[in-house]
Amino acid sequence: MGRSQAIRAIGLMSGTSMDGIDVALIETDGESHVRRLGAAGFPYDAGFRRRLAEALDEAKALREREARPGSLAAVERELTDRHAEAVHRFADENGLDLRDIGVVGFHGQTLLHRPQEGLTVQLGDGPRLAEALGRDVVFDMRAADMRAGGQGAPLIPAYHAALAAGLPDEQRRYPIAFVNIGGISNITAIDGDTAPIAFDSGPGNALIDQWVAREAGIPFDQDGAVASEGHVDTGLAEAYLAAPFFDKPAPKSLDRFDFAVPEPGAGALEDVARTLCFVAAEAVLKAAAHLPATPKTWIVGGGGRKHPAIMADLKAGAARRGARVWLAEEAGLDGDALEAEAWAYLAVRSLKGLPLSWPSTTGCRRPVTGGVLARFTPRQP
Ligand SMILES: Nc1ncnc2c1ncn2[C@@H]1O[C@H](COP(=O)(O)OP(=O)(O)OP(=O)(O)O)[C@@H](O)[C@H]1O
Ligand SMILES: CC(=O)N[C@H]1[C@@H]2OC[C@@H](O2)[C@@H](O)[C@@H]1O[C@H](C)C(=O)O
Repeated sequence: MGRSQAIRAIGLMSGTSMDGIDVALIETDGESHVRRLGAAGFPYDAGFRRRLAEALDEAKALREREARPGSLAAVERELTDRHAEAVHRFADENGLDLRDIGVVGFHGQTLLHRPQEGLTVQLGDGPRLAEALGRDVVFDMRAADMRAGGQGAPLIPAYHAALAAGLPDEQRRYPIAFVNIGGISNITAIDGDTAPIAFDSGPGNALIDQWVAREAGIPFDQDGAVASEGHVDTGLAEAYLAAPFFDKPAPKSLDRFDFAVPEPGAGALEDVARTLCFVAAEAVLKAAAHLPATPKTWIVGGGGRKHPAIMADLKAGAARRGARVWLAEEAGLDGDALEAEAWAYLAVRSLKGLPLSWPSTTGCRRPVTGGVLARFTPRQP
């Protein structure tokens, strides 16, 4: 593939919230050219969410990234087939011919992430997806970074850097911080000049989701209905925010289980939910304080941007630091699709052998490319 040639790429993300598959279509050369062409979310049913949660539990004992003991092999097949189905539905709904797609970037589902042990495991069978879609698939994009001494995450900064250059004038005020509040949150700082600086900032929605699921039997705190009735418990918030993670210098990345959900009886349902929102916002603010230059513009994506309490705390904290917070949509982006778009973009970079990560984003020893290419080979008649 030539350096300036743009192709159409589909990206697929199943994030730490395990709520479903995000599909996005972009046209890109893997460098400065990015045209966003549509996206959709395909939620998992409760049964599959439960099987994924059980798989994450089973995976805690894994020592090798290729091993698929117990239910893991079957869950991986099902996950892969659900991704294929999501792409076919996306194509049907958008009148898209898959033969026009140059590559599919497939994140899969992170089962466990232990950078200190050099271990990151994503479920997702690239060759099986390539076969089901009749397209080339780039998958397993975190491993090469880890082999080069990196954290294996976050990888979205390469895409943030490409987006920053095309932001409307009102938001293109450097330094710019992109914040993703998903199950876990991460931050990317871009100064318009040097490689992005990035790291995971802390727990995002994962603790709130787990708390309301266990205490109220609901999958997440929709529109902040629970937290809006509560008050921040400063003792509980301080206990979370005293974790050594927050003072640790970058590079750093998190596993979904690095922060534990409060014990039953930690407080009233609403107060604990409200406190966990405060913790999610404060984690991002603390992260920004670690950056070499204070960002002027913050652009927020991920499901956490739909939680009014998280956003209120984040906006208040950023304003105290002279910064302005924008929803991704206010900057002309789709905050639900950023990660899936990033996986499409990274797949194209992988085809071109361009770096997916830098020492300043994951701590890798040198800029590294990554991903494994599963080629679709049509059967001979
Ligand atoms: N309307 C809403 N109100 C409140 N919270 C919401 C709303 N919609 C989504 N969320 C939160 O966002 C979460 C999903 O966010 P997202 O899809 O960005 O996470 P993810 O991509 O799975 O995580 P990660 O980025 O860590 O991989 C839900 O689990 C929920 O907590
Ligand atoms: C190991 C893993 O899957 N990490 C995810 C997770 O979800 C958010 C944060 O933790 C980030 O580090 C990463 O995802 C994003 C998309 C990334 O790699 O950039």
